[in-house]
Amino acid sequence: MAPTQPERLSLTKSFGGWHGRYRHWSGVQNCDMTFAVYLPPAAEHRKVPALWWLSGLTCTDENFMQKAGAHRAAAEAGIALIGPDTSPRGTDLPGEHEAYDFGSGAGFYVNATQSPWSRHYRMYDYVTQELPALVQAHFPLNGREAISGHSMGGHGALVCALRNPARYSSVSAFAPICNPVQCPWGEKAFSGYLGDDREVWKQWDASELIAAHGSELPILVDQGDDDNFLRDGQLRPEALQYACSQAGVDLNLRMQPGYDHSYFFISSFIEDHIAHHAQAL
Ligand SMILES: N[C@@H](CCC(=O)N[C@@H](CSC=O)C(=O)NCC(=O)O)C(=O)O
Repeated sequence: MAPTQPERLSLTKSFGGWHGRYRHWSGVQNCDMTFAVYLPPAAEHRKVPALWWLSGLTCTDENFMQKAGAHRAAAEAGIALIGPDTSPRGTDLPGEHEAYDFGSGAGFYVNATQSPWSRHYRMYDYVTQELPALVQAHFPLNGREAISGHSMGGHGALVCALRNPARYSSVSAFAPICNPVQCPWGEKAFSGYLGDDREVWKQWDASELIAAHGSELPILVDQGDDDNFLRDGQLRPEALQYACSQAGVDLNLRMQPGYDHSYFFISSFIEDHIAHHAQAL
């Protein structure tokens, strides 16, 4: 079924622009979905480019918009920010709400192939096809897109950009899960959503995609060196660095001393990322 028109849930002025939250029926995910759009002041006079932000585990559309401090830089650069949710909502599959790293809040931006997840958990098609078409039809966007995200959403941003080489003008990530086929979060999510075939998993792994196909797009990654998930082996930036060095991909991996995994870290460097995207958009 086609998606319904977005129903506005709230509209809040911020740095001269407007932050709106919207709900619509998603035909891709078979449930209602909520998303956020920040429109800069320039959008009152002309169509503007968009930066997609994919959030991490446990997030909704709200974490980034409220905690990253991105509105000022987006307003100044004339860039819209689009924040999808991180999973289907309103569904009640067995075990869906029991863990923070699988099921609700943890869609991992893949298209699930395994029952019962495959009926709803199609976040990749949702963020690369259905939602882009919806926002393009209902907001003053000029069709140029960039993509970024955090942790699980950093993985999602890298994978969306790598699987769609001509689509995004730029890509960046904060503390991304760089090699999900080799970390506990990824192994749990991919075995649940995609089944046991690890060759299939590689199609959703940034380091594996770069090893197989390379990339023309430069990649900006910030990673705190006091990040507990880095210590736990969930993020593996060294795998991304190795894949990029072997494939000749331009990776700017910035290890940031003393920073952890939180939105304090993201808000400290978000202006650099918006500048990175602004020069490409
Ligand atoms: N055990 C924690 C883990 C959740 C967490 O840290 N989530 C991060 C993303 S981690 C990778 O995708 C996050 O962005 N949290 C939201 C926030 O506003 O900080 C827990 O259950 O909270």
